[in-house]
Parts: sequence; C-alpha cells; structure tokens
Amino acid sequence: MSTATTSANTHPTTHAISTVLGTESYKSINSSKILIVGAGGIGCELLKNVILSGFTDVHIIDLDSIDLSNLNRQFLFQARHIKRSKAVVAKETASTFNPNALITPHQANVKETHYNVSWFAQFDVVLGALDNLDARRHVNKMCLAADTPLIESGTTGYSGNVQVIIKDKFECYDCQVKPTPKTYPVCTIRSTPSAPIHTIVWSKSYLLPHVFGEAEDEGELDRAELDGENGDEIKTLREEQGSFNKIREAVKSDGGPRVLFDKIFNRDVRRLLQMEDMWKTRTPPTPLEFDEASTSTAHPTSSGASKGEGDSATENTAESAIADQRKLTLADNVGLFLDATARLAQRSSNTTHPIEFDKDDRDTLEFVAAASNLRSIVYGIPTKTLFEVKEMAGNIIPAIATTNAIIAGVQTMKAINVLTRQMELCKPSVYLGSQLIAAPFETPNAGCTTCRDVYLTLPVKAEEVRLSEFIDALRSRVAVYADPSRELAVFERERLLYDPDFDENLDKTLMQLGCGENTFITLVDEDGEVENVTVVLAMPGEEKIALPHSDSIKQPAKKEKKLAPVAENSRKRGRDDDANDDSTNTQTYTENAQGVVSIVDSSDDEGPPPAKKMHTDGPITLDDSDDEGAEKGAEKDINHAANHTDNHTANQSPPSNDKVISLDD
Ligand SMILES: Nc1ncnc2c1ncn2[C@@H]1O[C@H](COP(=O)(O)OP(=O)(O)OP(=O)(O)O)[C@@H](O)[C@H]1O
Ligand SMILES: [Zn+2]
Repeated sequence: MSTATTSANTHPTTHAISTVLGTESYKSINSSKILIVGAGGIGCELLKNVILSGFTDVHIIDLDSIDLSNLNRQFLFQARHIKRSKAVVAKETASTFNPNALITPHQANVKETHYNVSWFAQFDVVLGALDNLDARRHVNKMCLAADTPLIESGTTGYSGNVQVIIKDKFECYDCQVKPTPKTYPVCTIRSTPSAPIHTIVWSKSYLLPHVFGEAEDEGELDRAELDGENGDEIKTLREEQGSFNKIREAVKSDGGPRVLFDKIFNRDVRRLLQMEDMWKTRTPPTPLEFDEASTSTAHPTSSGASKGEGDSATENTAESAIADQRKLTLADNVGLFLDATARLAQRSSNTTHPIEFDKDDRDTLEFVAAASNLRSIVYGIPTKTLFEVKEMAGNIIPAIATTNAIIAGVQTMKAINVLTRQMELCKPSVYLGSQLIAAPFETPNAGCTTCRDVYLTLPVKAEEVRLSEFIDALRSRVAVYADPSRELAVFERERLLYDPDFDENLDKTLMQLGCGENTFITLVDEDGEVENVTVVLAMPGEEKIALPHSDSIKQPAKKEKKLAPVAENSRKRGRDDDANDDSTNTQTYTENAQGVVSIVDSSDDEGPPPAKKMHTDGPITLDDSDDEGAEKGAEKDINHAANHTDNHTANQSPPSNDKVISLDD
C-alpha cells in the first residue's frame, strides 16, 4: 500500500478524529509509536481501533499463523489467508483503513532475545493481547525494565478485563497473586477415578505420554508415597508403570493396539481388583473383555479417518463436527481406540519426537477420547462425546467476538488516556462481567518481586565478565550497596547464583552460569533494608561492562517496611539444604476451571510473588494458569501450573461492588 500520495492531514478520517478527541489528543496519538502484542481475538480488534483512531506508527507481533477457527472473530482475516502469518495479514488488512498508517508486522515470539529492553523502550505504550500467562509475565517484565506503559487485557467467554501498568505508579501484572489450579491426588487419577474429568486427565496426561510421549517422571510415585498416599496402591502402580516400558515398543507392531487394550482395560484393572481393601467402600472396576466389548465392528472413524501429523481444524467439516457430538457406544469406543492407537503408533515409528496432546490433532484427540471413555466404562462413570472431550481436554472456553470488541475498545481508550497523561482515567482497572465496572485503584504491591525492583540495563560481555566482577561493578555504582558489610544475594530470576554462604560461582563467567543477553539478574539486600536491583544484560559494546555513571542510575530506596518474607522466598535458593522443603515437592494432576490441565510440579513453579492481600470484594480468578501456561507453542503436558492453558484469558475477576464505569469518567 503506497503511503506517498496522501498526506496525513488530507486523509478523511483525520478531521473526524481530531474533532472527536480534540486537536491536542489527536497530536499525541498521531505522533506516538505503539506496540500490539498478539494478533488474535483482541489484537485484531485493537489494530482496527488504533488505526481508525489516528495512530500511524504501530508495530504488531504474533508468532502464529491463521487457522480456520480464528475466522469467526478475528475479522482482519479471511479464508484465503489461512496458514499465513497473523501479524502480516493483520497489517495488510488494517493498512486499507488508513493508507497513511505505517504498520510494522513481526511474525515472531515476543520472548525472542532481540526483542530486548531497548526495543520495548522505543514505544510510547504497549498493548497486550496475549493468551497465556508466560508471555504476559514476560511482556510485563520487559515493559517495567523499559519503563514503557503497558495496557494488559484478557477475555474469557463473556468476561474480560483491562489494566494499565506503569512502573512504580500502578500495580503490575504480578502484583496480584493468581489462584492455583484445581489439583487431584495421583491415586484418584491412577486408580480410583470417579468423574469424567478424572479419566480424561488420566488419558491425556498419563496414558498418552506413557505410550507415545515423553518418558514418565519416575519421581511422581515416590512423592505420592511421601505425601501419605496408600503404599500398596503405589506398589501396584509401580508394577503397572514398569510394564509400560515394554508396551511402548509392542504398540508399534502388528496387533499392538489390541495388546495395549488388554493391558490397560483388563490386566491392570484385574491387578487393582486384587487390592480388596480398596474396594470395600468403593464400587470396584469391571475389566473389559475384548471380544465382548467389540462385538460390533462399526465405529465412527469416518469423522476422523487416518490423517497425518499436523492435520488440524482446517479439515474439520461441518459433518464431522456434528458426528463429534454423537454418543459413542462401547464398541464405537473400542474401534476408535484401536484405530487412533494404530495411527499414533505409525506416527511414532516415523519420528523420534514425542507426541503431545493437541485438541486440534485428530489422532491425539480420538485416542484420548476413546481411552477415557473406555476407562469410564470400567469404573461406571458417564462417557463423553468427542466434542465434550475436546472441550474438557483442550480447556476450551468459547471466545466471544463482542467481548473482545468491548475490551479492545476500553484498551484503546486507556491508551489514549496514557498518551494524553490523563492519569486519573488510567487508574481504574476495568472489568467486564454482567456489566462494565471500574475497580478501585491499588498502588503497587510492596511485596511484589517483579515491579518493586529498580531496573538497570547493562551492556555486558557475558563470556568475559566473572560473577565477582559483576557484583563489584554494581557495588561501585549503587551507593547503598557500596558498603562491603552490606551482604547481597544474587539471583537469575529465581535461581540463586551467589550469597555469602554460597560462593562457588564467583569465579565463573556470566556465560558459564547460563546468563546472556536479556537475562535478568537481581541483587537482593540480605537484610531486606533496601530495594532490589534487577540488571538486564544487554548486547555488549567495546567494554566488558558499560557501567553508567552513578548519577544516571536510579538508586534503590530504603524500604518503608521489610518485604514480607514470603515474597522474597519466591526466589529459591536451589541448593541441597533446601531440597527437603516440603513445599517444593508437591506433584499433582491439575485442572483449571474449565478442564484438564496436567501434572503440576510445584518445584518448577516460578509463579508470581504473593500479593499483599486478595481483593476484598471477591476472589481473583485467573484462568490462564498456563500457565497454563501452557504457553502457546511451548506448552507441554508436564509443566508447571503457569503453563497449562491456551485459553483466551482474563486475568482477574472483578471486585463485586465497584462503581459502574462511565467511559468519560
Ligand atoms: N509468546 C508469544 N509471542 C507472540 N505472540 C503470541 C505469544 N503467545 C501468544 N501469542 C499470540 O497471542 C494471540 C492470542 O490471541 P487469541 O487469544 O485470540 O488466541 P488464538 O490462538 O487466535 O485462538 P485459539 O487459541 O482459540 O486458537 C494468538 O494469536 C497467539 O499466537
Ligand atoms: Zn508488581
């Protein structure tokens, strides 16, 4: 699209916008440079809004390409764009709204190292339109380090929220604690399920990884035993686990699916039945006999005929979608199980990559659905249709276009408020529930270990600079750290690199310690009297360390009150003497509000710091524990809680009795 022929002043929208917003606001908008992170449901709405509001220098980043399932709400995309980059197509379509706008697309993960602090610093404001906790927390941190205002947003079904984040003035994304997902004891999942969700978790997070995915975490049963779960039961589960190693190979041979069927729905069940005590108070499971269970040869694989890896919803016809809502008979499930197992076995023979569950991968979906249904039949639990299993295992909440539009509208107005320095209008976070409400303003959480730090970007040759030199250099520039009697601890995120009792790393270079460009290294006053300094390593220049003059460094202030110890504990020491801490040893299967998540090992959890308090008016309900994290692209079945979901997620539920927002408040 050519921009040469039309000047900004002659474009027809210019006059209209400056009339509505006022000349001064229009000038601020027109001269600003902004970034939109995510070109999905909210991101498309945002790009349309900002271009039609007179923004002319907009960057947009998204790692993904367009899928058929995006088209019902991501209106910058059409069927002909499927499989093309979201960021690039969003730019192409939105450019037609104002040919004078310069839109720069990036098809990339925002976590890539070249999107560093100085890159974020070039923007006047960043608009978040992401769908996972991990990326949100990363962008939050980068914006804090760059001192760039961030406007965060999220939607879940009919709910949504918008929050302005400005370093030292407003709460950051991590200031409020996110609730932990629902968890299930190992034995409920592995031997005594009582609800469909239990068999779906088993199928997705235990069976599939055992047979086709990454090898099992051997420590899970040890930890369950330590946690006091039934010792005999654990012993039986260990035997079961041992036999899976043989099954992984056997399943690839002729008749392999039948071998797997007999093991998991017959022999393993019989072994459990021998534990008579267990069934005194529970209904015992009923093993399936193959010949009996498969008396009918008909099975509904027409909706999921064998397909290759990477097949997705783009091939999902309306007929198959309807077929997916059909209740499957026992024989249907047996047939589907054998068929899906054979397809996955074939795929697994052709690749060394572990196969992971993906709701849009027909083979894994059908395997999980059939296996969970057969297990449900064994335990007398109601079965689910393919559609329902997809919803629960894929953790799907319907995305509503109107919700995205409202939230993106509020977010755009907040962006204008930030740029025109109308801080009072920026302050209230906005929640959409049954009505649009504004939450009371909260200052940053004094115990937040993300935003209470002083950030300092430092070009460092990580391969040359030793940890001791790095600490000395910081002491020479940060006045309150200069006194050698002030003891410091040094962390790379939550990993301890140094403290007075742990000096083994002092002679190692930063690179040897796994630190390079974009690494965040935090210096913590052991006495908790002054604020932490977080150094972000930047691309080096000529010097080993390009130390700025002390005067140009923002000095950490004395803390008004000592940080709550719990906040500082979120940086773990990671040493032997801490390894026995019970709190680091919990492993459970987890589910978030809508469906299955996976196995959570809290020892890997780099969750946000605890909040000073929960909102008084209502619980905070975070849906993208994903951690749901399950992060886009990097989501794994076995992961920490923050990485499990790929929802469209609002961050928090609204306080209940806030005033109704008036948008021209
Ligand atoms: N780390 C990241 N870097 C860049 N873009 C990201 C990152 N994580 C997520 N995104 C993008 O954020 C967008 C979020 O949009 P949305 O919530 O509508 O998800 P979606 O993937 O389009 O929808 P669905 O999950 O239903 O398929 C997606 O386009 C996704 O690719
Ligand atoms: Zn914070």
